[in-house]
Amino acid sequence: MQTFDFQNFVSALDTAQQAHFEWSQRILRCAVLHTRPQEDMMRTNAHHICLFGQFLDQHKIAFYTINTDRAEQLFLVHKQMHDAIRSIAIPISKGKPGNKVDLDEFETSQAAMLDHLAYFKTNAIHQYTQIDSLTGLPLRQRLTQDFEAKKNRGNWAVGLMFMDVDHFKAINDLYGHSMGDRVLQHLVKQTHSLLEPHQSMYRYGGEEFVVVSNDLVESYDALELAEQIRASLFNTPVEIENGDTIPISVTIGVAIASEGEPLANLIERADHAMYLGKKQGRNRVIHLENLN
Ligand SMILES: Nc1nc2c(ncn2[C@@H]2O[C@H](COP(=O)(O)OP(=O)(O)OP(=O)(O)O)[C@@H](O)[C@H]2O)c(=O)[nH]1
Repeated sequence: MQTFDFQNFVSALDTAQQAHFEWSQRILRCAVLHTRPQEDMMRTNAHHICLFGQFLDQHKIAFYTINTDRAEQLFLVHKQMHDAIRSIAIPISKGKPGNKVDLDEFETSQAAMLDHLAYFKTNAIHQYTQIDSLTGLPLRQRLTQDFEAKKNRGNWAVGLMFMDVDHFKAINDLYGHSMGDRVLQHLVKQTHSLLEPHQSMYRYGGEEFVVVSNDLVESYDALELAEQIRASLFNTPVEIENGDTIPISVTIGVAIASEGEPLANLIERADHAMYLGKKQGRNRVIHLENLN
């Protein structure tokens, strides 16, 4: 499950970027007013002690997760920018003009840094708009992207489970919407605990979820997993404050992709199987090919 908080990352990035501009303004003031740069600007580790550098250090993993090459370049150009500031500051501190090479270096590294930051920000925004804030699950668009990326790999056997909570409206009506939310969070946590790395879960719509099992050895494996999910949810009702429990049941339709089958078609088949499961009484797993 995606747990990294990209939304927080973007807001921290904005604050850090502002701090970076303030640092640049300090050197500009020194140059214009012929004042001595402060001690911190002259330190060789200025790129670690400035607020922006601290932000980079604290969010190293996030930067590397998004793009390793770009992360390395960002860290490098940030250091180069501070080195250039120091070189500019040395003659200024002696009452002499700075030199053009250092100024060019400062401008080039700053422009590269802003370019990298724009990339990271766009990417992080893109990530969090594809994540469901209630459950932390990727949303439907991500399912499409992941499916397309894997489809082109060839030799890919995939099973898709379309899961819908039974009588969820009644849970909301009986216990309130926020308890309904808790039920969904519980369902996701419980289901997720059963998944292996080659299996992913998505929030498809309100109380509809999709589980994709990649690299199936046999189609039976997808059915078995769906049955495990159903049983596990049925056996772990949500506990509420007064000691009562809210029972959860789900109906799951399973479809195994045929070679080159478009995602929309696969979903339609799994959804149809789920719909038949609802008609047959809910709390069950249906695989279309088993019906005839
Ligand atoms: N609490 C909560 N409710 C939601 C959320 N998303 C959708 N719902 C509710 O889920 C309910 C789905 O109801 P229905 O589509 O009628 O289905 P159902 O009651 O589960 O009945 P069956 O699917 O036929 O078993 C609606 O009342 C929605 O308001 C959510 O994020 N949180």
